[in-house]
Amino acid sequence: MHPDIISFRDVGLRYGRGPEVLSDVNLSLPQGSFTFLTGPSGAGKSSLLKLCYLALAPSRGQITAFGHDAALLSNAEIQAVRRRIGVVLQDFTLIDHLNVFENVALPLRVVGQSRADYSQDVIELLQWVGLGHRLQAFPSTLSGGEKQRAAIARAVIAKPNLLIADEPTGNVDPEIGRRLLRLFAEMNRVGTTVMIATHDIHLIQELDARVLRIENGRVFKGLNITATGDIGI
Ligand SMILES: Nc1ncnc2c1ncn2[C@@H]1O[C@H](COP(=O)(O)OP(=O)(O)OP(=O)(O)O)[C@@H](O)[C@H]1O
Repeated sequence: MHPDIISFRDVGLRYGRGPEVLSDVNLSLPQGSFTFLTGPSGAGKSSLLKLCYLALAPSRGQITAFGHDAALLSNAEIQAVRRRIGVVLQDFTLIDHLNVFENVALPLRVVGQSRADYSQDVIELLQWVGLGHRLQAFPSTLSGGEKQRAAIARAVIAKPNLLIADEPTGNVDPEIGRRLLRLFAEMNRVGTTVMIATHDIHLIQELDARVLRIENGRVFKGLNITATGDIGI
């Protein structure tokens, strides 16, 4: 049996008194699945990922995370759910006074691992994402693409149950983009459920994964391939 890691039932989201940006969303992320989330700019991809991370609460409907109704969780329980999720959002959220190595090691430190236990893993992962030469650098000195890769390394280092990434290859060259995709695919192979928001059709076509697309606030399955063969996202 594959229980759902996250499921949405009739979810709607509005910001303040604005219009609903997501409406009647019903979806599930089965354990072990790999899902791409796509749709035009402003469609609501980041908003949907934030709902999955319980960083936003829906205006209506129900979100279930790891079997719990999110609306009924205490703050401490929400933190416990989030510790099972590796997340790469648009605003990177690296900690300014920690260097790259320390930022990436943080999820392991908070669960009590010692530096001797994790040091090699952190270094190898940073080498894999092309930051082997930037271990001691502080976030303020990194380029946008370097920050993004450090955030990705931090999101995956503790082998989370769920990985959520918002445009993870948006700032990197195609070769690094393919490497990152291989990293996500490998994590998925060993059990992590993955959800990636992207505009990048080439990325989506590299893997035989589920695709969800957001259009006009609603979530549909699959890419919208028109009769002419164009991909209408
Ligand atoms: N904090 C906020 N307050 C008010 N409106 C917001 C907020 N965040 C997002 N929105 C609005 O919600 C809608 C969806 O935005 P969202 O960032 O989720 O889209 P997106 O598909 O991720 O876009 P992009 O591909 O450009 O990153 C947009 O109309 C946006 O203006």
